[in-house]
Amino acid sequence: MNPVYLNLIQCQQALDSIEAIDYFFADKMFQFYQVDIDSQSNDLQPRFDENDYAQIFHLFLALQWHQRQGHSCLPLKHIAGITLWENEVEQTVQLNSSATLPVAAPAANKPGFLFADHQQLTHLLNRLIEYKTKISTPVEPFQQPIIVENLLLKLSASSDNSSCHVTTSNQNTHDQSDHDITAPSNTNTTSTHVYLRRYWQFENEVAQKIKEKSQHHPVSQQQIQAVKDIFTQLFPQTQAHLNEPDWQQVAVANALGRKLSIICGGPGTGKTYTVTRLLAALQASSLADSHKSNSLNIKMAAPTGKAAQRLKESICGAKEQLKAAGLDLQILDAIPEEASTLHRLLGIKPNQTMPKYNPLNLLECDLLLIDEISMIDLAMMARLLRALPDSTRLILLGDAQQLPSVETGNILADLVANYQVGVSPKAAEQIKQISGQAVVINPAQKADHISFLTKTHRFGGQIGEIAKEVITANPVNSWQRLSRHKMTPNEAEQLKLDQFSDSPIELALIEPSQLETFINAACQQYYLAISRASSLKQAFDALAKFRILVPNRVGQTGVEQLNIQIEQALSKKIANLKINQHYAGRPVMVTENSYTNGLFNGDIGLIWADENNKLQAYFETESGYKKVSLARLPLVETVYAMTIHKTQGSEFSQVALILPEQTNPLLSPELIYTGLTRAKQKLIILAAKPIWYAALNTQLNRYSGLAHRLINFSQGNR
Ligand SMILES: Nc1ncnc2c1ncn2[C@@H]1O[C@H](COP(=O)(O)OP(=O)(O)OP(=O)(O)O)[C@@H](O)[C@H]1O
Repeated sequence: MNPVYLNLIQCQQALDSIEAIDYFFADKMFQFYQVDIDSQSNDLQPRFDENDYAQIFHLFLALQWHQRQGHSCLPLKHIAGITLWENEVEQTVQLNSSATLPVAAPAANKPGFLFADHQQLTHLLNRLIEYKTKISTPVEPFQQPIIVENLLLKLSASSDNSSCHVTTSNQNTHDQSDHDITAPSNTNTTSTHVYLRRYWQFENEVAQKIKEKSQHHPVSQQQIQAVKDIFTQLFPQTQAHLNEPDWQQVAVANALGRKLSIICGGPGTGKTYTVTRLLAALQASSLADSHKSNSLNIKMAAPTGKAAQRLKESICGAKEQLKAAGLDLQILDAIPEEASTLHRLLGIKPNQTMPKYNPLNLLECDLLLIDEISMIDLAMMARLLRALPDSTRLILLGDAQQLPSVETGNILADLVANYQVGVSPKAAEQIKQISGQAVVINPAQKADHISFLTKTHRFGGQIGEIAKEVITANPVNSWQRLSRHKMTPNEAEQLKLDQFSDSPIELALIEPSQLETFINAACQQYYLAISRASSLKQAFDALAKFRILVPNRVGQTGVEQLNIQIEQALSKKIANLKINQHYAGRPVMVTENSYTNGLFNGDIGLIWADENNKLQAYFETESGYKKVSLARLPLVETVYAMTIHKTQGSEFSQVALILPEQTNPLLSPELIYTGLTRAKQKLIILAAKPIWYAALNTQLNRYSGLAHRLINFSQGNR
């Protein structure tokens, strides 16, 4: 029997934003532990009281609720002493005939729940776990679904994250007494994290494997010489400026002898350019290895089909450049031109818990390159690392400043969180020897396997600059930059998008009040061209040219409403267009996985008439267009406008980013950064200043213990 609520509805009436999954999870967990609570014997004092029941139930609720937001754990400090899930409805009070002011309602609409303080919560959880291990139906510690872990953070005087050292206490610590929870000292603090066992295990596995792979192995002089011999072909020009080394060259020279390399950078900073050169360098070094002298078996993958396709295209483009530079064809031919999705790489099938490739059936490759790492969730990362032989090199590419994966975890940001400026003396020597680049030495550097690329090679300047201002949460400068490109009401009314498209200007700011006019102009300028294309290829090209991106699904500027508005505008020009129904030129996004059709949630296709004038759905694949009959098509929705979350791994020539009229919890610098960096050439923003400021002043946090574990491991490593 639930100790607090009669049922889900009653729970939702008291707590805001609770979903059925949260309630039923908490209920199940409570049942698991309640057996013992009910049968508490008198010698196990103090007994749990009503208030304890309520705290425990809401703790379970909070754990699942945070998990649903993508956190891999729940640090108690984020709920201790805080009322969660409260919703006060604003009431308006008539002051006089011309003014109204919002005031808080006297009684909260949803009161939420007030959690006890940190010490009480920790104590309660540890008692609960202890009861379960000791009385009536005891379970072994490893059978406990919940893990309570204390992370002892030793912060340096600067309290800088990058220089904090963390020790992890034993799992399931029952006795908190020797930990100072409140940590009065400014150099020590303990943080209690609550995990579901599954995610705790994933974090530990990932940290352990990353630690093993990040060791440096000696490189022979022969191998170094082989890379030196081709270095000027790999990098005909140096990008070094004054005191800045050429970080692309540094990344390649530094990666030799490492089982793990992580190359991070914003869009267009040359990650693929660099990694193709790295693959060439590694092939040259392998061919020169006196023990093997054969080429490496390389595999490439990305989290989505679109990202895999882009990786493949970029690698092929970069190989062409190297061919033109005269690089040995034996080396070039050993760099693959195929990339698959991670699901395909690991052989993940629906309704099968174990992927085809797993610890008992390891992947066969010497080197695995994965792009768009920020999109990978914790569970997938753990599965991937489990399936990799110890000897396989792993190269990870991504932009650590993008939104984390939709699922649990914050993989890339955690993997690079402990990076410090400079390289270890040993790495500096290798870099200098191969590339001639001099890099700042930092004897404390524990993450030599990480390289950051910062110079943008793609954007003319404005999109790259505003992206930097957004991700460093600088609303003032970014808004000033936008304001300099504001379309005057007159221009906005006429919305000379064609002139904007042809001009060298990259940015435009449009008043949100012009939304309807903008939609009509966008239909005229971009979307009509899809239906009017003379071939399927032309229609796909028109589709890739422009996309409207928004943070939300619902609301006036949510994708659902905008897509209806766009189809309404198009229906004036396209005969037989019915809203939300199929017509030639309708762009659609798959919203469920269909393994039989090889289509996955997020795949984008076009409805188009075949040679018999029959409407079919088409999807771009690595080997041409895949045709799917409408009868077999899984659930789809129209996709002229899409959420920013769904665009990760995709790019468009031109992007219009439309922000909502009200602030909402989704808005953050990371979300806006991800949205605007999808634009390759032009970026139009429809936003009001207060919303822009509010979004950039919001901090996006993903709770996780992975970065802490990695510090702990790397300390042990040295
Ligand atoms: N050092 C360089 N010299 C000349 N051109 C470069 C250099 N670095 C990158 N480029 C060019 O800049 C463009 C962007 O590079 P690349 O595609 O490698 O970036 P990226 O970081 O992988 O981008 P994305 O995040 O979009 O995948 C490419 O056309 C590439 O050829």
